[in-house]
Amino acid sequence: MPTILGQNQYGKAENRVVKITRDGDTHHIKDLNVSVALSGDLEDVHLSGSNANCLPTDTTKNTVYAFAKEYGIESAEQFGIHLARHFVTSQEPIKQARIRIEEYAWERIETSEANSKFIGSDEVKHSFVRKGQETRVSEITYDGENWQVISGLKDLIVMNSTNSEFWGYIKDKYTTLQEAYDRILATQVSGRWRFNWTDDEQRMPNWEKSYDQVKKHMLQAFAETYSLSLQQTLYQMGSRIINSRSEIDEVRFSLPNKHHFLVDLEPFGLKNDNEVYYAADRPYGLIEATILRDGVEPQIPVDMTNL
Ligand SMILES: O=c1[nH]c(=O)c2[nH]c(=O)[nH]c2[nH]1
Repeated sequence: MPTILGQNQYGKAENRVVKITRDGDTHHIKDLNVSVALSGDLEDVHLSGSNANCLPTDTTKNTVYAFAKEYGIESAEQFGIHLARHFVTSQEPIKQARIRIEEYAWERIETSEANSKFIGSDEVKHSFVRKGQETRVSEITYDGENWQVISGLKDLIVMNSTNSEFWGYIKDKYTTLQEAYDRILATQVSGRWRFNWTDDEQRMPNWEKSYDQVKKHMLQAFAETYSLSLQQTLYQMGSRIINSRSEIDEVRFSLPNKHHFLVDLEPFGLKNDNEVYYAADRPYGLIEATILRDGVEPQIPVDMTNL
């Protein structure tokens, strides 16, 4: 039975590119998910197996990262226009390019009063929280006598574009990781905290105010910690909460290490001066720990996924 080739397009989808622009101490982030779809004289590629008209999808990916360095990312629209024009004008068989871009917005983390005096600003210039609300969670248990209240949040995404190192770790014959003296530290916070309130209705905490304050302290500790590991940052976040909120005795965090790998731009004759990163989604390191007020027994379950 004769068949015909209908509409067709191809390209690399979901190129996660993070561009950090360093204006002295003040860093700016552009975080995009770029999908390239090309079409044109591609019948032969499908019908005869000749790839003479095929620009590899791998090349379209490299172009996204190289353009982030060469032209910067002023806006998603400007970046998309650059890419689309490039594919159509540089490759004769390519007649149409469709660039779809999702942009993830970030805002700066406001610093604590103490640190603000120290750094002379209300904002940490390299610490960001991704826009879009986290999900707030809680679990309330009552046995007729005592209450247990655990609150928390998930999907709160934060990033430090500097002040993070990781080195001095064990190296065995399977270790290939290079030591890092200035890396991006990013995580999607899942946290739970347990209140020490159990019974007296008169002395119930102000749950709304408590949540806002816990979140604020957690973010400030993330932003203000010069990190030698995500484990160390986690501990700082937890202890900042315990030390500043007397109503809370226990905090548990599950922090995926959202790896950002520097893209090798050397093959394109470009120097990547800690600017263009590939944001990997998996696999990821998963760092989990409980921080307790001294003398308190842990009660938050180790596995918080169903909490
Ligand atoms: O902060 C980190 N902690 C680790 O345990 C670890 N392991 C790894 O490969 N990278 C990192 N980063």
